[in-house]
Amino acid sequence: MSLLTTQLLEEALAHVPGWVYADKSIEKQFVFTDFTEAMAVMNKIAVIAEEMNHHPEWSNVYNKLEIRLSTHDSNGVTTKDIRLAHAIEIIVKEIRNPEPILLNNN
Ligand SMILES: C[C@H](O)[C@H](O)[C@H]1CNC2=NC(N)=NC(=O)C2=N1
Repeated sequence: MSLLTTQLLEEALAHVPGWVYADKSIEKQFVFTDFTEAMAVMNKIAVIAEEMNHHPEWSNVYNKLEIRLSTHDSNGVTTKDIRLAHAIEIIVKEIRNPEPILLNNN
């Protein structure tokens, strides 16, 4: 898998807010309301990462989660990392803003 050029990487990062390039990786820090919310996000990310066979390097302390993504074989950032970053954004939105439960009380 080929590395993204600087220009393509910048364009891709413009669509995943908060993700920055550092150390041949892309990274973002998340702050959740508490540990339970952080763990819920991590569990969902774990499932999608396993399906993609692309795994985050991450660190969690209480409600904080730092995530770093890179493609080891390519020694840098590829479209696989961008795709996982997008998936992570969707998961975080789902957990922070869950679908309302529709009550059948009419
Ligand atoms: C052997 C296995 O397929 C590789 O190690 C996979 C697993 N998960 C991975 N995860 C990430 N983030 N980058 C990789 O290059 C990678 N490679």
